[in-house]
Amino acid sequence: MTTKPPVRVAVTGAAGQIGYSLLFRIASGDMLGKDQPVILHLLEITPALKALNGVVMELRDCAFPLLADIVTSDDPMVAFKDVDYALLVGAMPRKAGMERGDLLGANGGIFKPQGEALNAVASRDVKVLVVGNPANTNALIAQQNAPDLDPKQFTAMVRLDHNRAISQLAEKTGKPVSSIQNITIWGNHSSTQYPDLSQATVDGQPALEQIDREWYESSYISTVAKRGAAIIEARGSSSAASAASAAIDHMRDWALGTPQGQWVSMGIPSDGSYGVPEGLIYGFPVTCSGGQYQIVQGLEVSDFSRGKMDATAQELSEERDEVRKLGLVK
Ligand SMILES: NC(=O)c1ccc[n+]([C@@H]2O[C@H](COP(=O)([O-])OP(=O)(O)OC[C@H]3O[C@@H](n4cnc5c(N)ncnc54)[C@H](O)[C@@H]3O)[C@@H](O)[C@H]2O)c1
Ligand SMILES: O=C(O)C[C@H](O)C(=O)O
Repeated sequence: MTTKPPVRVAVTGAAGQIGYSLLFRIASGDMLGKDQPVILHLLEITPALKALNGVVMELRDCAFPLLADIVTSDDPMVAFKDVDYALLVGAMPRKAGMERGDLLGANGGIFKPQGEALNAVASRDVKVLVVGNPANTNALIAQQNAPDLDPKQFTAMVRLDHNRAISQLAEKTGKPVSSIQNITIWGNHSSTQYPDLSQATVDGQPALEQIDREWYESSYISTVAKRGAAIIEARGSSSAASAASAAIDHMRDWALGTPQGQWVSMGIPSDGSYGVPEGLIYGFPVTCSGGQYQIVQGLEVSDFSRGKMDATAQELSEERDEVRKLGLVK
């Protein structure tokens, strides 16, 4: 028997593909712990409410002991009322041949009203994760439209890239994923992202001493950065279960903390660390404790890394300029 009071977790796009993998894991305690009851707040557009009702029926049929209640709505002012966590997933996914930036106009309009609604009715401590693409700039839009919340409460998901980076390195070295630590995804959740192995270790030894530099520079980085497109090509639709799993990882680590001596990658507002323009929502290496994240400081940045980190920052600056022109951010 659990005695903790329930927390409220909003998920948007709850009847979509990612939602279908995500909700059951949140309700079973994978995200916030096996002793933490949750009330799910599910937001969908009006035409999807019938399908959402089917998902709710299935959630109830699981008889999850931790699932205290479910709220559904097509109104963000209802769905976000008093929520402690908000996973903003609902958006149009890209199709084969598109870059995530192509979705800026289509999806940007979703995140302004959602930011405003979070500002108006969510818990003052709400932790927000944006999954819907282009995730970093959508997070910026939501954040900029929620002036009464701390900007640090808005984050974007680069954890799927982080997990992909671990898995690709594990495969190459023939070592288990659990032997790999301290990979960083710098920058945008896009093909300009920089999966950085310069600090990574495999079995406690430097990763770059265990692989060929040529493979790292010419194959590994682009395989990780273009994995989303490869999945769309293979599956005919964008990644869903792995995206949901990464969202669980991101929120769990933020809420409950990262393991001692290890870091993860989160898209967070830049404070100017590592020369990244302030305010951009940019992937950084972070540790989390007590429900807060901190950027890992003092890492050495080579010229190779500098070039890649600047290129992805440049893309994010251009995305910010574009959504400024659309009146979505200041
Ligand atoms: N950051 C990442 O690593 C990552 C990974 C995978 C997918 N994604 C992105 O996540 C998003 C969702 O992907 P999916 O495969 O679940 O898509 P999907 O089309 O299956 O589901 C999206 C759902 O969002 C709903 N929706 C649309 N507008 C909404 C709004 N204003 N409010 C609430 N709900 C709304 C739709 O009705 C739909 O049910 C896409 O933008 C996709 O590109 C991001
Ligand atoms: O690539 C996409 O458009 C979907 C998602 O962002 C992914 O990385 O799988």
